[in-house]
Amino acid sequence: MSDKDSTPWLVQKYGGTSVGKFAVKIAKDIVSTYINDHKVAIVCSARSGSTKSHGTTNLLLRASSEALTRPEKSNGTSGGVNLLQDEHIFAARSSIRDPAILQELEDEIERDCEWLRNFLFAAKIIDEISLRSRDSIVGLGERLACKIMTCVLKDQGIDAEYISLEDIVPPSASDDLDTTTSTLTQSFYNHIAAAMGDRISQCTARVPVITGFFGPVPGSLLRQIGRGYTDLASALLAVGLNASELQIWKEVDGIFTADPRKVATARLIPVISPDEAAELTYYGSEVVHPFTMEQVIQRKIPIRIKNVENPQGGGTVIHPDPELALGGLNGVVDIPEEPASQKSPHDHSLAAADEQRKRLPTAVTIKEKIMVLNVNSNRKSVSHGFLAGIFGTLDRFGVVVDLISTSEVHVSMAIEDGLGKKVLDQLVAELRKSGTVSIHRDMAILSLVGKQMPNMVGIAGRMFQTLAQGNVNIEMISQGASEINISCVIQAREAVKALNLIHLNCLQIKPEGARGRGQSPFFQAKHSLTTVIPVGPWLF
Ligand SMILES: Nc1ncnc2c1ncn2[C@@H]1O[C@H](COP(=O)(O)OP(=O)(O)O)[C@@H](O)[C@H]1O
Ligand SMILES: N[C@@H](CC(=O)OP(=O)(O)O)C(=O)O
Repeated sequence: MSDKDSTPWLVQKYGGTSVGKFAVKIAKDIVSTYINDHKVAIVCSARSGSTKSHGTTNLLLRASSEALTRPEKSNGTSGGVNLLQDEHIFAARSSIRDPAILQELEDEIERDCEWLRNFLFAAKIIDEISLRSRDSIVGLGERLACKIMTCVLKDQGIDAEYISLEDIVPPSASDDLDTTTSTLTQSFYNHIAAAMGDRISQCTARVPVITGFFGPVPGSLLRQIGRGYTDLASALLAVGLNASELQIWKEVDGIFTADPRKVATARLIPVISPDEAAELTYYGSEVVHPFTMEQVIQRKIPIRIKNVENPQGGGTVIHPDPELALGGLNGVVDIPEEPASQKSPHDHSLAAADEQRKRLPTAVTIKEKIMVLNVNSNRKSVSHGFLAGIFGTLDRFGVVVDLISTSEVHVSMAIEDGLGKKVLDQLVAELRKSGTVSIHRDMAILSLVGKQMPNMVGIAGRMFQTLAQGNVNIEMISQGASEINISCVIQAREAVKALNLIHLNCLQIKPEGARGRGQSPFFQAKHSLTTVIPVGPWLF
């Protein structure tokens, strides 16, 4: 690049499994290509092995809780830290060739792990780990991952600089917690984005490798943002640098019409609106952290989800204006449109499929580990305080309601089934003050999402008819005011079957010849529904 200063920034975020498995590939095949035409800033998560549940962040969280629960003489805590140290040293040795770079990195890893041992030892002595301390412990995962990634880049001949964001939040930021909602204010996010932008824009020659951990934030990073906070860090950085694009690199090609690991015929969605992507992430397709979209999209910066194992793929673009994105505007990788005269019959059938796609919902998703709480008012007359009492209780227990369905005297709520037994018992005891309470566990939320759905007459009927014919029992139904999402709660054991049935009947593009003349795909599907659904037994 001749004039690097005027080149816009490109922010790339790499998830835990990507840095864990493909650090060398990221440096060699991805970063080395993009730096030719862009100023690249890299944000990394803590390393994971095959899955996030076996990753560094989980190991750190376990070590922090074991520091308090393990008996005095047990070496349980240091056992966890030793494992962490061994894994990172092994990762360093298997990806770095230069002995000098490797030695320096190994020393760093040992120093960081010693810091953790001392921290946990101190916590054991005072018998307390505050939320702030837990945040700091978790932040070590990103520090280690970024140190390894920086050395891998240097080892591949790319000049890189490690940057920690753990002190980016000023102490005065405690005022940035909205006292009525206990959530972080937009002015907090604006402030952090600007501070990140200032710090990173100084590294024009080197590739900055930035920790996705940016705590401790007021009220705790883990509590305010939750797991997956590195997506938000990359979004704030993209805003602060006014980046041309935020790329989130994962192990899937992008956002699909359903989880590709559960539905074999799921299709990649080339462009999706932020609202749809947000609904999908809230309801189980956790491809991007929900807070990410809001920050980036309000600045009109597109987000592209890409696959580390398939860097040539176009991925999925989350774009404030999906039609513009299809024309290739604003994005880093254009999606070119061919002139009509050069199109083959095959292209025409592709165009027909594209037309059909526009008249279908966008995707179906499933959120597992759900329980349903039913509360039946015990008052004989209507009580205006009934709902207020229930929501007040949920708020005190910090319980987030995923779906709700109400009548004047009855409330059904789907919540995440993650509360400990003691807390759940206390919650139920409190709710009993409002009425009789019943709990249904092992449930899942099934959501059909699409921005076109408000104009689709009959889509809800089709969804529920499909489930009925597949013998899937529905526990509760909910459709949000935006109408871009129709959700229901079903038994968890039916989730994959239901996902496949809905995908087959509400999202599958039928071959051109399979549709009758002058009839909409809905008319066709309505009349073919009984034949489309095969009869069990189900093999899902
Ligand atoms: N609609 C969807 N489209 C793409 N992936 C989905 C969808 N729903 C669920 N998923 C799952 O989300 C996961 C995201 O990718 P992964 O690379 O594993 O995440 P991370 O980078 O956070 O470790 C995949 O395991 C995929 O199966
Ligand atoms: N390491 C953190 C933060 C994160 O963002 O992870 P990932 O990018 O792998 O979802 C976690 O496990 O939650």
